[in-house]
Amino acid sequence: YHYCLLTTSLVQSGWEVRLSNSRGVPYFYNPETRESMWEAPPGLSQEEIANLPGAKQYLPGAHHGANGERPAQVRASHLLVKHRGSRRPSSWKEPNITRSKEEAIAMLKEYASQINGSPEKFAELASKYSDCSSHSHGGDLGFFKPGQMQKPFEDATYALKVGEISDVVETDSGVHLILRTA
Ligand SMILES: Cn1nc(-c2ccccc2)cc1C(=O)N[C@H](Cc1nc2ccccc2[nH]1)C(=O)O
Repeated sequence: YHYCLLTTSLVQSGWEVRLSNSRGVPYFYNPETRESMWEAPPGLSQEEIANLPGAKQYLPGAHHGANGERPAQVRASHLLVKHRGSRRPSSWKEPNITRSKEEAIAMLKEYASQINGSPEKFAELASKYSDCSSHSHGGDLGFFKPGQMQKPFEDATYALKVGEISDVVETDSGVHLILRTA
């Protein structure tokens, strides 16, 4: 009976948890009503919130280890496309980068569809197209700890399972695809 109540309220609520690309933090979105909010919608119990689609992947505590903290270190590769608003609009590939952020995002989405979830393809395209000097290592950044990378990049990496590739993630450096490798 209770299970039935829980499922009906979830069905009625229609809420889901997503990751804000620009801020690298979770938010609540209801595709039926098109409402979105940074905090959990009122009226949902903690248990209902924890069972929303996307909650396990994106809500804090979801990716914290048993002791409630983030794993000491993670490893990731990335494909960075810089734009004219990037902190350093220059790279090995292009000394003076003038493309718009929108154009950079469109390029990244095209790469994402070519990569289509393949780690091998990710490394190949990162080597060719990433505006980060890590391109020479297939985009591999090595291991890093909390506090070492720009926050949206760190949060997006920790929200990924090992082997998963992110959506478009924005930092001051530009726009990224991230593959978590450890
Ligand atoms: C953080 N990092 N590691 C490398 C690296 C790692 C392994 C081998 C060679 C270079 C390059 C960088 C770096 O900051 N590169 C910047 C671009 C950039 N900005 C980033 C922000 C977050 C994560 C990675 C990022 N890479 C640049 O080349 O302009």
